[in-house]
Amino acid sequence: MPAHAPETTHDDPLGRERAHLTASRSALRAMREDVEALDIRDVTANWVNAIVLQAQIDDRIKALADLAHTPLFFGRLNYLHAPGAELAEGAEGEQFYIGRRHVHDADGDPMVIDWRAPVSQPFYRASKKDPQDISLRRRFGYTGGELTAYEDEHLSDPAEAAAVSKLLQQEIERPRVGPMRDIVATIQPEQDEIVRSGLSGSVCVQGGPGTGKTAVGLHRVAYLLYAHRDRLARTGTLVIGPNRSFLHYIEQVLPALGELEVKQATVDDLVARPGLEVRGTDAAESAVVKGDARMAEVLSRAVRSHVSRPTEPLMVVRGSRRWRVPAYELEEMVEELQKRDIRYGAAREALPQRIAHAVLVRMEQAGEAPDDRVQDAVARNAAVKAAVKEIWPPVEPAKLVLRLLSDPEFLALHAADVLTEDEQKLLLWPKPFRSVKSAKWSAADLVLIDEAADLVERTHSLGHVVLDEAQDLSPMQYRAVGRRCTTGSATVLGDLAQGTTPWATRSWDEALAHLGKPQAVLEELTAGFRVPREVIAYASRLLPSISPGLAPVSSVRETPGSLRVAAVAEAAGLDAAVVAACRDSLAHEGSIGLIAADARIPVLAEALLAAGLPHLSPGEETTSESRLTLVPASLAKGLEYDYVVLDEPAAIVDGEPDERTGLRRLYVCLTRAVSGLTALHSAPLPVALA
Ligand SMILES: Nc1ncnc2c1ncn2[C@@H]1O[C@H](COP(=O)(O)OP(=O)(O)OP(=O)(O)O)[C@@H](O)[C@H]1O
Repeated sequence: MPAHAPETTHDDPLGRERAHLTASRSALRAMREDVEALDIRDVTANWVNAIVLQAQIDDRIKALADLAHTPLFFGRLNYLHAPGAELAEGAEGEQFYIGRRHVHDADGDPMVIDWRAPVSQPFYRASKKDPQDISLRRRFGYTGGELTAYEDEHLSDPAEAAAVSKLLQQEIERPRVGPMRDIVATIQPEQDEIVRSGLSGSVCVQGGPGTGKTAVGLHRVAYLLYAHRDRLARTGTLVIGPNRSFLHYIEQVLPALGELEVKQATVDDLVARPGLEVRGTDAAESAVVKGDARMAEVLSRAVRSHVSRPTEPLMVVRGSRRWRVPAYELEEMVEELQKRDIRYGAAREALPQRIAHAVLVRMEQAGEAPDDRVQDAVARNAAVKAAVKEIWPPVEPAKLVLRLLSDPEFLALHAADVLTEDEQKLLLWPKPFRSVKSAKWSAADLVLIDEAADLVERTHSLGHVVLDEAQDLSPMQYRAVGRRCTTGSATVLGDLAQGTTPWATRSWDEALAHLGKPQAVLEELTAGFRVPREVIAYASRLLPSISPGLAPVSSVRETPGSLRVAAVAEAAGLDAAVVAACRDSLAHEGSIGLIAADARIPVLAEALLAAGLPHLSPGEETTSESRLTLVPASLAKGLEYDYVVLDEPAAIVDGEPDERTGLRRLYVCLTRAVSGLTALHSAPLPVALA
């Protein structure tokens, strides 16, 4: 694949491509000016409409912005025939520029095609083996917004050998500062299959560190929004990530792809309830029981237990007449409602109407002619209300969970053959709290409350949910996410080897069952983009003990000298050695992450300060002036840095409750570097790494 250097004459290919870039930019400017010139005074009769319309116009203007450092197009396809006209006689080949958004000229002819359009697909999928009617695929290289190079593949020319793209390698190694970037220009075929898979099906992606799971999930949202804009605008999309700093890191990717409406949240955000703060923590064993799927059964039984069997007849007085509904008839209504697959709250709302209907039947039998208004009035009658409150009382989800966690008898009643006695003990608070307000709720408790709330009232479901770093969710958390996409689909992304919670996912089949998407297609990504070969090979030595059976990632990049593991003779010298390694790394361009056991963070922060090296925390944006982030091991997941300095691996392992979790945490930390990893230790390394 020949890479072409810039040339100066105007009629050379690069010159022509630059001319097309200039023309496309002016076309984009014209499109923006057209929108800016829209006068909505005549079309909006009222001010509410005017505000809505103006907001839409402002969004459109924003979406049409020409960002100086984001190339307007990054590829070109030459079709052998006009797309769709392969069989038409005399059909001529056509040429398309592929970019982040659609740009057309004054006549409406396309100058740049959106990467998500069907015509663009061969840019990502075509190969020598399957050229997909493409004669030429051209990739463009940019330097600081300038088109400076291109790379050609003649896919239909059997003489030309297939090769790995240099531009892809350069793109990955381009120094990082600021938030995560998009990968539209270089999405790989196996990634594209996931990005473009249909909206109706759910997908689960297992992939080792740096295989592009997060990138693929985000691009999939952008693709789905393009392909199903109207439907998803109505139903909504959501990206779920492990914590705030991670969400902050990825938050610019979708806006850069022109998608401004996608919401982001952590699982804790999803189950948050107004007035209930998380102020408590659980011991690991308790959290495991609280996160166990069997809790759903306990909660369901506890909610249903509120319904009581009617034993008294009901007397409704209207005017001078009294109407009697016998107990057995009330009982039949209750039984019928219990059999139906509706929420506790919906059944509770239906009961007064059933009772009123029974009264109406009696009125008719007595020769009256009551209408619907009479039925409504009877349903609201005080005696009916009182009976319903008795038979089918309202259930307040937080109060119910409060009672389960405080009252051993109430818990035993509903958990008897579901949880063991020991498990029940683990659930109970050592000292019960008096009220919902004073209780020290833990994150796992709020998930239980969320489950109870869904038993009472159906949770609103979205059109599509992307769940990243899924391997750390408990079964009850999967259920909480699943509730939010019952009528939509999900993209589940994760790596079993990176699970660091006590309830970490053991198998994707199990997880998908909890999510309520057992039919999801399981895909695997094995090509690694982030971590250089030498570094991933070193980290993969941990795989047999942390996730036997998982294949190591095969890195697409060979970067000689990217790994340095060094022992520091004296423990007292470790901090100084780490600071020196940070200073060395800062000599390179790009971002630096110093990753250390959480307990080591205060000491290292001080050492950096004393050495005059200012640093950021995860979640704070790196800039070209401040490029060093001090990262506690517990927050490293999902993040990446051009250069990583790893402090005392043994301390990272020891920071976790058991060895396997410790080694998994270390595996995460060892796989954050794009260009170089320096690991420094004074304590012995874990056996597999020694
Ligand atoms: N096709 C690609 N072209 C260019 N860069 C890519 C491509 N795929 C992935 N990358 C880059 O590789 C890095 C890792 O990607 P990403 O964070 O999505 O991986 P991940 O599988 O989610 O990793 P982890 O398991 O560590 O969270 C990112 O910098 C991403 O931009």
